[in-house]
Amino acid sequence: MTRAAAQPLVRAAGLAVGYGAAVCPPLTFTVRAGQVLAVVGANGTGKSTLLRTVAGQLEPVKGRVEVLGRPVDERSAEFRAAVAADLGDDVFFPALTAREHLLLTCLGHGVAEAPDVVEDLLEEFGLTARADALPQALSSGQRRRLLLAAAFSRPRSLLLLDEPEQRLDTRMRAHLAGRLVEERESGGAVLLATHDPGLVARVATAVLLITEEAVRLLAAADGADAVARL
Ligand SMILES: Nc1ncnc2c1ncn2[C@@H]1O[C@H](COP(=O)(O)OP(=O)(O)OP(=O)(O)O)[C@@H](O)[C@H]1O
Repeated sequence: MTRAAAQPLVRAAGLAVGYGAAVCPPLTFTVRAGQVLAVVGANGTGKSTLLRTVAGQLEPVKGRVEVLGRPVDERSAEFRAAVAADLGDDVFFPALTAREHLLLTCLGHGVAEAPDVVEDLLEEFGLTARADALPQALSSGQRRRLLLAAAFSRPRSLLLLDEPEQRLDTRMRAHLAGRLVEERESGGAVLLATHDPGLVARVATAVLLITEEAVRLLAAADGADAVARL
C-alpha cells in the first residue's frame, strides 16, 4: 500500500465545532499523507474553530475527529510528536530570544544537530539578524516568521496552520507556498485555513468551503476561485 493510501492523518465525521453551540454545519473530511486540505470561507465561518478542535484545544460539539486513527488528545506523546501547529497565537516565552525559541523546540522534539538546524531556519525565515532579539522586540511579521520556523523545525506528520499568510510580506508568502509544496511532496499532510487564493491554487490538493448553509469539498482550482469571490 502506498503511504497516501494508508490511514488518514485526520478523519472527521459529522464533526460539529464551536463553543457550546456549533458555529458551522457539520464537517466530514480526511487528510492523508501528501495532501494539503485548505479550509476556506468568509470571516466567522468557523475555520479557526475547526483548527483548534483538530489541535485538541476545543472539544467537538458533536461528531468525531481522529488524528492518526485516535480521538484527538493533545496531551498524548504520540499526538504531540506527530502534530506541529501554528495557529497564529503570539505565544512566546518573554525571556527567550528567537534563536532560543527554535533551539528549545528542536531539543524538545529530539532533533539531531539542533544548533545547525536552527541557524538554517533563522536564515530561511529571514531572522538571522534578529536571532538574539526577544519576541517583544520583533515586528509582527517577524514573530509570525518565528512561529512558522518553529513549526518547520521539528519532526511532524501533520501540520496545522491558521492563515499562515497573515502578516507576511509578498516574498515570504511565496517562500511559504514553496515550503508547503515541499511538505506535500515529501509525504507530509497539511490542514490550513487561508484567505489567499494564490496559496490555495499553489499548494492545496483539495478545498473545504464553509458557508453558513453548507460545507462543500472542492477541487483545488475551484476552491481557489471560490476564495477569490469571498
Ligand atoms: N472564544 C469564543 N467564544 C465564542 N464564540 C467564538 C469564540 N471564538 C470565535 N467565536 C465565534 O465563532 C465563530 C467562528 O469563528 P472563527 O474564528 O472560527 O471564524 P473564522 O472562519 O476563522 O474567521 P476569520 O476568517 O475571521 O478568521 C464566529 O462567529 C466567532 O465570533
